[in-house]
Amino acid sequence: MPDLTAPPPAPTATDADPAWIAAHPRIQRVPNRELTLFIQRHFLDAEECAGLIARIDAKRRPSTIADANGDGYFRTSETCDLDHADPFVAAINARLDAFAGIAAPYGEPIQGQRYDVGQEFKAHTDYFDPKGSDYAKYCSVAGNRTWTLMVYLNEPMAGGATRFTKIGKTVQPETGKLLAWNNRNASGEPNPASLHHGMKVRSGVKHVITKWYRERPWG
Ligand SMILES: O=C(O)CCC(=O)C(=O)O
Ligand SMILES: [Fe+2]
Repeated sequence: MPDLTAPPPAPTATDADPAWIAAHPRIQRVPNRELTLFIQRHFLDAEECAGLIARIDAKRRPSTIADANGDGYFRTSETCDLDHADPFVAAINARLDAFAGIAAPYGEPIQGQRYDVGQEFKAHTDYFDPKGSDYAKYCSVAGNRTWTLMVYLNEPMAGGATRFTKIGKTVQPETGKLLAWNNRNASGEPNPASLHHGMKVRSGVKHVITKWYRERPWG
């Protein structure tokens, strides 16, 4: 008899297969030729989201960006590096890896992001600009970012949507909703159509987790 309670085997692939993700139960694929973007509602339950929010609020620091562009208001949120020695965080990390189908060493540690009223992350890409001055600093070991997984942990009363500006798609925060997109195009180059804006929270507070995968092992 197979042990139906055993966790699924950890993935071993180095990259995600969109066709395989598209076959996940309850998955939605945003129809667009420029960007591979998936949405899965209720990826995390309310209790899991609350556990992550408490950890983010306990350890937050001002968010940073690569390739400083002179705009001191480009990313005004706060960030938390979640502690993967915490079994609760490790279990959620394993679920993200299982969703993506990517082996754990290719993933950066999960970050939390917190946006208060008026805070945002202006339109940006998650990949690092290969021509940017910070490229070697962030990418010489693990290479560039490949996939982004992001989960909304709550719903601000107003604002805080994620707008994919090039493809004209806006996603509303919803507790437990996961977004997953490929930051590269079909030929494996950085994809400018992945440009997205974490829009200003107008009322309430917004928390998300972000999980980025790399071309080569992170650690
Ligand atoms: O908060 C959002 O909606 C987007 C967050 C984001 O794009 C990021 O952290 O890279
Ligand atoms: Fe982003």
